[in-house]
Amino acid sequence: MDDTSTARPAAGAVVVAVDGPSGSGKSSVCRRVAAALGLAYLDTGAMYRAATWWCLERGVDLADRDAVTAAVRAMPLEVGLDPRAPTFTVDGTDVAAAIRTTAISSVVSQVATNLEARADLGERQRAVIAAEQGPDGWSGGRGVVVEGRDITTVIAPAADVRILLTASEQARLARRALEVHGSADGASLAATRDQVVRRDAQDSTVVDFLTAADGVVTVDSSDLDLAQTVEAVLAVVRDVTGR
Ligand SMILES: Nc1ncnc2c1ncn2[C@@H]1O[C@H](COP(=O)(O)OP(=O)(O)O)[C@@H](O)[C@H]1O
Ligand SMILES: Nc1ccn([C@H]2C[C@H](O)[C@@H](COP(=O)(O)OP(=O)(O)O)O2)c(=O)n1
Repeated sequence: MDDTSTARPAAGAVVVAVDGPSGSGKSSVCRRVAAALGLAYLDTGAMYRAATWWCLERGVDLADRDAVTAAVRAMPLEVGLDPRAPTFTVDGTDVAAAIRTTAISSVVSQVATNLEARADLGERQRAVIAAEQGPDGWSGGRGVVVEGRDITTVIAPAADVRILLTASEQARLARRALEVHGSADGASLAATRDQVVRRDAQDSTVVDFLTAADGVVTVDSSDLDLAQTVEAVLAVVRDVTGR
């Protein structure tokens, strides 16, 4: 028995799907939830970011939808699923830092609104989930927490746990401003608005991550700190799975 076994689900491989808008806390909360439960962790937004990085690296015009589709299909992406140290490598290059830059954030929606690119990345996401879940009735799978915009609705609608993580626009802007600019003063909030509000509006044209679909539990983190939000999500997992 290894030292994390007591934190793992008793049997079976749980799939936890989490969607929500930018700055609602998906990445920071899901990493902690996955680590607490001994599950793998997949940040699908990082896959869209990596695809965007790859297109730019290859000199692809993001407005050329066919060229973007072809580049995304050919992208040699490797994803590491350890929630304590997730990794994203494209063609041998560690892109973890490069995909978080404002240069990527400001154009990633052009890839995320390309339906063929979505289909390709969606297949890769389903393959990761299937591998982490294991076959029906098999209890050896590790299980996985997957977060993004369409996980509860399109990618894993049959997930054991489906959560919409929300927060008020004001809270999300303040969090992102603090993260990117180190302060939530007026200028920082204004500079962050494009990253959060405009991008969510653009992304919402292809997927709905602002309202909870049937069977999806909403967790509103507006008035919760990070630790409280992690606890609220763990409570939903416990309620739904008994784990
Ligand atoms: N409940 C919370 N309370 C306060 N800050 C939070 C909370 N959840 C996340 N944050 C912070 O807000 C920022 C954005 O969170 P992040 O996890 O990147 O959101 P998302 O993945 O939904 O875009 C991070 O700096 C994170 O530490
Ligand atoms: N399943 C997903 C995940 C992300 N996206 C899009 C939406 C965002 O503009 C980009 C990047 O997502 P990411 O979760 O990293 O964005 P934030 O950092 O939370 O603002 O990808 C998507 O369309 N579908």
